Amino acid sequence: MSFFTKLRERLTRSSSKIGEGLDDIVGDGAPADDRAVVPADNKAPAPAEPSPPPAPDQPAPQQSSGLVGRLFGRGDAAAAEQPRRALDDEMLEELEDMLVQTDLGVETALRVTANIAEGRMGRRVSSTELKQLLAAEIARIMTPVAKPLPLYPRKPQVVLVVGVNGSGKTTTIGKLASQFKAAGKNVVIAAGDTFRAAAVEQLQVWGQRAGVPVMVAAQGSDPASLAFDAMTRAEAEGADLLMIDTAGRLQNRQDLMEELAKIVRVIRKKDPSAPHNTLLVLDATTGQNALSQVETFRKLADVSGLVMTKLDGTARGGVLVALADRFGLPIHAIGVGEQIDDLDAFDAEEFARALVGL
Ligand SMILES: Nc1nc2c(ncn2[C@@H]2O[C@H](COP(=O)(O)OP(=O)(O)OP(=O)(O)O)[C@@H](O)[C@H]2O)c(=O)[nH]1
Repeated sequence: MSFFTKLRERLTRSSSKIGEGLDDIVGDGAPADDRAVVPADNKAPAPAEPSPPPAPDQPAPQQSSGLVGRLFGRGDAAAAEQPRRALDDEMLEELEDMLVQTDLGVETALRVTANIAEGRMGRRVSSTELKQLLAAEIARIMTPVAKPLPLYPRKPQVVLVVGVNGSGKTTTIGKLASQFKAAGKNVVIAAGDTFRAAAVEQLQVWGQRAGVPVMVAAQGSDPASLAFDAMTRAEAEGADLLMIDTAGRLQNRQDLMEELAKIVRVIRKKDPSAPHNTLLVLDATTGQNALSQVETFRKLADVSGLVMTKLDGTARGGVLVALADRFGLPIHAIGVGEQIDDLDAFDAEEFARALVGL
């Protein structure tokens, strides 16, 4: 299954909220004669005139469904039959509200709505057209930030992974390590959240799955010292990548900041240009809270890119658009499940189409 197919299937909580929201906006405001009306007695309306039987050399109407139908314009015919509503201030306000409710955030919702309105006021649009316009706006915002994790010739390339506990750091490291390994890269993982035995065990399980060594230290020992040892080993083995997991205790920000700063100081003794990437892992289910997590972690560490996980389990996937619009940080990958291949590079157009339910 392609990642796009998976994304479309698993993003349904978000996409149905947005897609149905758009259907409602257009349907509710469309003039009555634009809607498919079912009479009060709940019987389907009788056709005004009986349809003529198809001519012998003409395909029967039902044969135009499916692929052939789509290829020969049934989609256009179906779109033409959809209710339409004229774009006016009231409709734009409804659109804006719906986008705010689907976690795009007020600023982004305003901007997106204004761009959709520009040059189109008074135009009668169908819900499919509105979805296409919205998808295009979302793709426009997100295309500049859709950047796979950059790979450098530097060995080892050090990737520091930060984020609150439970955001999906361990899983993301496991998935990335496994994918890099499959691509022929030599990877080492360091289990830097030394205080949480469960986190270390999880990482070891992922390491085994991926066939990648995981360096661990005694519980409660200094993560910076583990990072230094991991750096030494990665250099000695000529590893391409060293991925360092870190703690995510935001309860004591000062401690966490010092811990992260110390890890960075120590690995820079070995390579002044390290870490080459600092990935912030965000959980989509936290919705708007992801925005404040970016703000917080940018103060704690030099965040160079984002990974968003759990887009499969939430109707709040729109927050990724708000993140792209607000911070402009590269989005390297998105996660849509718990399996190794449920993480892939972020593609703006695919995401935009999946998010609006196209
Ligand atoms: N549905 C779904 N679950 C995910 C995804 N990514 C991670 N998870 C799950 O989220 C939970 C937390 O993920 P972890 O990778 O352990 O998160 P962490 O940030 O390392 O958290 P700690 O180990 O508590 O520090 C686990 O049960 C994962 O299986 C995803 O994309 N989709």
